[in-house]
Amino acid sequence: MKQKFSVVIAGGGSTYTPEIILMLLDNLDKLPLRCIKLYDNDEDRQNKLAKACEIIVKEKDPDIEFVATTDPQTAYTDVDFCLAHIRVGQLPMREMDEKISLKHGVVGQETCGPGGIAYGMRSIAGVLENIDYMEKYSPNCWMLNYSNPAAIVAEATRRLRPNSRVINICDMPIGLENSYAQILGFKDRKEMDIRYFGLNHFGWYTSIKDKDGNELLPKLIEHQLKYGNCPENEAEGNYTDDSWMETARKVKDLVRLDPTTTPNSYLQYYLYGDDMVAHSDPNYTRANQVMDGREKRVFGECARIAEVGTAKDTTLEIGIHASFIVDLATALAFNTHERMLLIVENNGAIENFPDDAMVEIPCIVGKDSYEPLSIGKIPTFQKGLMEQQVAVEKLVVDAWIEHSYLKLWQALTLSKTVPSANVAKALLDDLIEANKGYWPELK
Ligand SMILES: NC(=O)c1ccc[n+]([C@@H]2O[C@H](COP(=O)([O-])OP(=O)(O)OC[C@H]3O[C@@H](n4cnc5c(N)ncnc54)[C@H](O)[C@@H]3O)[C@@H](O)[C@H]2O)c1
Ligand SMILES: O=P(O)(O)OC[C@H]1O[C@H](O[C@H]2[C@H](O)[C@@H](O)[C@@H](O)O[C@@H]2CO)[C@H](O)[C@@H](O)[C@@H]1O
Ligand SMILES: [Mn+2]
Repeated sequence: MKQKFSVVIAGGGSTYTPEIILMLLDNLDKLPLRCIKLYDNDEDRQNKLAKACEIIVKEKDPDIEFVATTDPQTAYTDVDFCLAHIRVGQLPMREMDEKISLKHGVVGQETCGPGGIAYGMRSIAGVLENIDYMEKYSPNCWMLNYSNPAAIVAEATRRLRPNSRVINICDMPIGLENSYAQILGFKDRKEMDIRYFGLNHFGWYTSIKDKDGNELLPKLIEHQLKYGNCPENEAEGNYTDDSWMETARKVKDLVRLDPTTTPNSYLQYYLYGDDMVAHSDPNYTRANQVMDGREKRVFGECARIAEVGTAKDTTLEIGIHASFIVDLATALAFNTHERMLLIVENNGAIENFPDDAMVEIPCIVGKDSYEPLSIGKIPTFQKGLMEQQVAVEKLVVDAWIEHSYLKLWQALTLSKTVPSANVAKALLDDLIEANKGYWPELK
């Protein structure tokens, strides 16, 4: 009889919670469950979807215990996996991050540039708090952390919780590989063997092979030079909305910069910041789109399920990043040796890059452990970009630990998205004002 596991979803009020639960319930054969808990520090927000989630769970398997709580002890006692996707400050603070950046003529983005720096300064305390609860009440639990900005959170957990059972992950590569699979004519992204290196939201694919070992990267790049990550017929694209379709189109300009690799689409915010600002509406940013889109859709459907008392006709769908979580938890539980992109300490995997950098590279995941693959030397172009960006991420963690205005000013000044120390200082002073109560007081 396979062991049954208990999972807690930290950030239970997240718009992704229902789709993660649907994915977990769709994979009980791979990862049998005895308990699913939701934990959030905002009861009202979690209650917008808790009842619907309970109905979904009970209709699938009434033997699975369901708990929704704001009490850390209840949440974290007797759990094997914590799936963490918290957003400190919630979407209104994401909106502030994006709009303050654009006010200063700089890329306004959730995890990139000044928005990512501000978000990182908010997220560190929230993630550490959940790690500490986890270790207090379930010391053998693994935290599979999605909470963003994953790069800064990963650097903070490396420095401040070096021995914790935390793995930082990102679903962007999953989304990219789903697009590549469609372009290359595969049914599933797992029909491809990939090689990739970078930082989170800042990486490049260097090889995409089929199971016979044929290299397909040149064929993919030839397509991308014309259509980006969109299929030739854009209507067949698997993008959640226009904003993502726009992001996919822009890859066309990214691959021109180095047609020997294909980049994570997030690189557009760093390499084409001027185009990003020119195509942004400073009064209606991605945060507004998500509040008017995903948040309304998910919460509305959850309210409907709670009202009718059944989820049998639900429009809620399994999310792509949920599949990643199941693969990772299953690998850690059952030693499947799954090969996955994780955000891990470099330690020589990228030969010509600092050992103490948190890099996103392929790892083999087994029972209670993972092993990074060797990447070797990376080219000057990518190395130079990554060294600048990783220094920004390290300075943000320095600033958080030391409560240092200067270090955060240096981080903003060093970001490829910010044109000068003058703009960086004006951004910093606005962000300090907006983040009162979320950031440590800087001196
Ligand atoms: N790693 C990835 O690739 C990836 C993919 C998608 C989403 N995300 C991240 O997942 C998170 C959730 O996204 P969302 O749009 O659903 O956010 P959301 O605002 O809808 O939900 C986040 C929830 O976290 C809760 N929260 C905040 N601080 C908390 C704390 N200290 N303890 C417990 N709960 C806390 C909030 O109250 C809220 O209910 C975000 O950080 C987002 O950036 C990451
Ligand atoms: O702007 P959002 O909130 O819709 O998305 C921000 C997140 O974008 C990435 O996750 C994407 C995923 O990669 C994409 O394929 C699609 O499935 O949507 C996901 C979430 O919306 C990114 O990896 C995350 O870190 C961002 O938070
Ligand atoms: Mn991500």
